[in-house]
Amino acid sequence: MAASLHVSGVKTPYPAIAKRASCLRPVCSHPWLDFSVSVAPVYGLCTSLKGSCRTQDLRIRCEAGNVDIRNGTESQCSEESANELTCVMKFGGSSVASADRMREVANLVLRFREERPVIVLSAMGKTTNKLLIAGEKAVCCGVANVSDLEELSFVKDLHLRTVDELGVERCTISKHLFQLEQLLNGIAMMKELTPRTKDYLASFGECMSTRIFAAYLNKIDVKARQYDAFDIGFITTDEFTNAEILEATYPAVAKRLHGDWIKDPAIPIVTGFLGKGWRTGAVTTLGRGGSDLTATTIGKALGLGEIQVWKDVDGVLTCDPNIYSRAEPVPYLTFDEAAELAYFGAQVLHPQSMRPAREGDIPVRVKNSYNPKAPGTLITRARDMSQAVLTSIVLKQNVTMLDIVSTRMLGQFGFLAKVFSIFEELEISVDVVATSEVSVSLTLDPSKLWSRELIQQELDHVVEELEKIAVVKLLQRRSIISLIGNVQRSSLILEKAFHVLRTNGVNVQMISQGASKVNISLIVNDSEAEQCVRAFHSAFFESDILGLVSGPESGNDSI
Ligand SMILES: Nc1ncnc2c1ncn2[C@@H]1O[C@H](COP(=O)(O)OP(=O)(O)O)[C@@H](O)[C@H]1O
Ligand SMILES: N[C@@H](CC(=O)OP(=O)(O)O)C(=O)O
Repeated sequence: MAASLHVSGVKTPYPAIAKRASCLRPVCSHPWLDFSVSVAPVYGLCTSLKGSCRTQDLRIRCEAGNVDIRNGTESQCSEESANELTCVMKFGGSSVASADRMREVANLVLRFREERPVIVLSAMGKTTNKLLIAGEKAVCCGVANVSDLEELSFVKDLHLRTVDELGVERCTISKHLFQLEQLLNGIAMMKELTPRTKDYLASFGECMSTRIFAAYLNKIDVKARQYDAFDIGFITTDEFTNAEILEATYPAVAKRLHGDWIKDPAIPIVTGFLGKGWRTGAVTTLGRGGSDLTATTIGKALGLGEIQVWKDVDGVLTCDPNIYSRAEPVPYLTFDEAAELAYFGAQVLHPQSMRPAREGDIPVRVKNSYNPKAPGTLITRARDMSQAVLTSIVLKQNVTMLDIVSTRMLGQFGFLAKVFSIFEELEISVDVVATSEVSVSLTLDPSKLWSRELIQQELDHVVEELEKIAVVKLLQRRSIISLIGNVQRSSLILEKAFHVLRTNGVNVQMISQGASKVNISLIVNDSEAEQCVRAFHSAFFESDILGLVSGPESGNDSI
């Protein structure tokens, strides 16, 4: 569609793209643009281009290349930059759960074709869960029964049905299906499923979804190239099931993807979630939900303009919609808020995924592949906090808490040092901490404990060690409710929160406001936690909280 376009100054903060634009040649310093362009509406928005378009959602093209309108400046891409990969689009399991969904995702990718995206895919639907359950069952079902495992049949049927419905060759995945069954036979024979084998087993999900998707794009004449992350430089620690990405990954991945693109452009389709252990050379996984981290790592490695994370919800929501159905999308978040939210248990983002985006200063957009028109959530370094009170409520359940009171065998300084050195020696992560001179209460990171066996023995061992210097109370089945928001308004948040807790008859067992300044954590009993989240949501998001306040609370009330 050719159109004449008038755009005034852009309000949305878009630092990474602005940075990128600054290396391009400005064509005009005037804050108004007035020329004839070919317009590609993104997400189905802005087909009418006059006046108040959401300019952050617009890409405007003219024949000479891309014209970017960012932070009120305009610039024209050089020939060279017009040829680069510019964004990453990650689609989670829910987005690619069937042949129909893969077609939908292909349409979305085509809408962004001019952006030259890198695509990251998770395994189809619940494939990862099914593979891991099949592995557990294979340990004790006997080799003769492996081929009858319900989960293996499910995975085979799903993938074969998908290739058939998409009209791609079965040979795209037949080798993987064969190897998968061989692996399960091996597990049955050994009667053992090690973390290393678990990762290799889980990798079949992403290896197959990406092969199917790339084959489908090629079938519809969109040139695509499949990549296994462990073959293109995703180097990790050898901490199977929860590996960390090492620095060497960034240059290696950039070199491979960029090099291939320059030689022979084809949309890269990369497996999410997977890496290669630097010592063992074996396949590793980045922890459940790890494809988000794959996407942000690629974004940083290639210095891309935007990282899109496509889910089955309208962005990051004010709380888990499974706990409270009236949760609403949060339009803007900072990296710090998103990181805190993810770390404290919001399933929507992988806990480590914000780190590369923050380091590369690359905006992350969380979108709904089932509802692409919804604006989603934009995550950037900074945002306007003047009206912000609470952003989101996050619940982490089944947490273990320890109350540790000094027996005064050690001095005040020695006490805390000794407590934390015990956790260091036992390699157990601590989540929330509150201290006084002679006591400390803390929660243990359940994901770190769950990833191991012998949980109870480990806990007993911690308690035994701590009891050498303190009186210890182990409290299980606790929940952490994290209030993520503008801690500049902490008094207002706490006043409101405690009012809600009192009216619901809930006693808080520990409270912590960390140095991050975006999070207040409250520890309550598991049995009371969901009810609290719903009550907090009503109080903070379904009433005019700023309107209720007068005086200093209505502004930024930092002391
Ligand atoms: N605060 C939240 N905002 C959005 N979704 C949330 C939140 N907390 C939990 N969720 C859950 O996270 C799911 C999306 O994450 P995930 O399943 O990892 O997506 P995908 O597999 O598409 O990457 C949603 O369907 C929702 O049920
Ligand atoms: N397939 C992996 C990795 C992942 O990121 O999945 P998803 O994007 O569907 O959460 C998992 O289930 O953990």
